[in-house]
Amino acid sequence: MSQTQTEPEIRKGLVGVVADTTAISKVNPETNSLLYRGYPVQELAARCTFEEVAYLLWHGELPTPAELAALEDAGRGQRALAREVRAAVDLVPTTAHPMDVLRTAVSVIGATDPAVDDASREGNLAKSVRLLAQIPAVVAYDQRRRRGQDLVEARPDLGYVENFLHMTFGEVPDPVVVDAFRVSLILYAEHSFNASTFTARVITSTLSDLYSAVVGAIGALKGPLHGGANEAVMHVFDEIGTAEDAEAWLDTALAEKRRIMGFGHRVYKHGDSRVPTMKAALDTLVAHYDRPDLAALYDNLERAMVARKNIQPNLDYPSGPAYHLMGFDTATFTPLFVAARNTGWTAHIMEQLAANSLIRPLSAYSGPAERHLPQR
Ligand SMILES: CC(=O)SCCNC(=O)CCNC(=O)[C@H](O)C(C)(C)COP(=O)(O)OP(=O)(O)OC[C@H]1O[C@@H](n2cnc3c(N)ncnc32)[C@H](O)[C@@H]1OP(=O)(O)O
Ligand SMILES: O=C([O-])CC(=O)C(=O)O
Repeated sequence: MSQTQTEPEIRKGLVGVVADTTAISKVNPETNSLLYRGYPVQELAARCTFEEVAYLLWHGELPTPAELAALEDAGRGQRALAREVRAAVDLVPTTAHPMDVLRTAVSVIGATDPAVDDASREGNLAKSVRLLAQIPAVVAYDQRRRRGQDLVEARPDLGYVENFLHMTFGEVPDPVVVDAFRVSLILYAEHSFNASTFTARVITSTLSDLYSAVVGAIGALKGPLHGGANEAVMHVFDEIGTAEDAEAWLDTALAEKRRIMGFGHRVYKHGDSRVPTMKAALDTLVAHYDRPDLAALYDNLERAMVARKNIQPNLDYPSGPAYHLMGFDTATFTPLFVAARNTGWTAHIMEQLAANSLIRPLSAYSGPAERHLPQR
């Protein structure tokens, strides 16, 4: 670069870059708060069903009783695993990660939708409801087949959360468990321009279809720096063993320059707004399953991490052990995140389309100066 040219400012990882506006959620690190369409997520988690929150994210307002009933009815009719989707899941070996299975299944759900290219708002709302209803069937069936268990048919008489758990475990668990699961889905539903949502928006900005954007978002969420961390937290707990070993384990891990999964956040630097609500849900599960040992390990690792690095836990830290106590396999945790975040992704896909501009940043070239092939 010549002396007269100014260096372009590069924000690696797009740190601090405001890429667009969104009316869907507001993450405020100063006040550790998170609003969905203006409502504090804690209030939604305390008082709403997951479907009400999905409706809020998609439409901007909470549903009237009639609107909610219409959404519930539309979803109930699509809860069974479609034949082609089941066949696609069965083709993927159980050695594959469940996120790879889910990514494949969503791709087939899209490929078998005759209206795949209907990008109208109504068309995309219908696809969003379809995914809302179908993803639990995929996640539940995949966990069951890995355990050598048969598929459990959907029950249209159950609520969304109860049916999800019924299809996974063959029964509806205690209301304490159902409620903790509902809370986790609401907390995971939406979080502005996180990496997977931004991926969905980039794909949408090319005028590709909604399913393609969700497939890409699943790929982004799989990584351990993003959604894959809830699963990684459980591996850390397994590696540590007991609460008494947490501090020594952490010192070794930090000395080895390891990233401690479930801690830290790109936006929140003083704690994640969702953690207290999810920790309260975890506490109810710890009491229900009588697992003070798990709570002690959780507390000791958090205390040591804050003391050593002053880095706070993120939502994946309480969610991992909560899903473990509910009985999910560790590899199923990130697909559960997908089931929730699908609502936020699809809301962003519709928002992006409503005021689209192709997302295409610039790069500063750092390769060799112009050169030419030798004469032959
Ligand atoms: C739902 C979600 O997706 S929430 C995120 C889930 N991801 C995780 O839990 C994975 C673990 N956490 C991390 O890797 C990071 O905190 C991230 C990727 C989430 C955010 O990272 P960034 O904002 O990019 O922070 P950055 O990577 O610049 O880290 C700043 C400093 O804190 C350290 N740090 C941040 N998080 C951690 C962590 N979990 N363990 C150890 N050190 C950490 C970094 O090593 C770095 O230290 P340095 O300045 O000495 O090099
Ligand atoms: O916002 C982020 O970068 C990651 C996160 O917490 C989320 O997606 O829920």
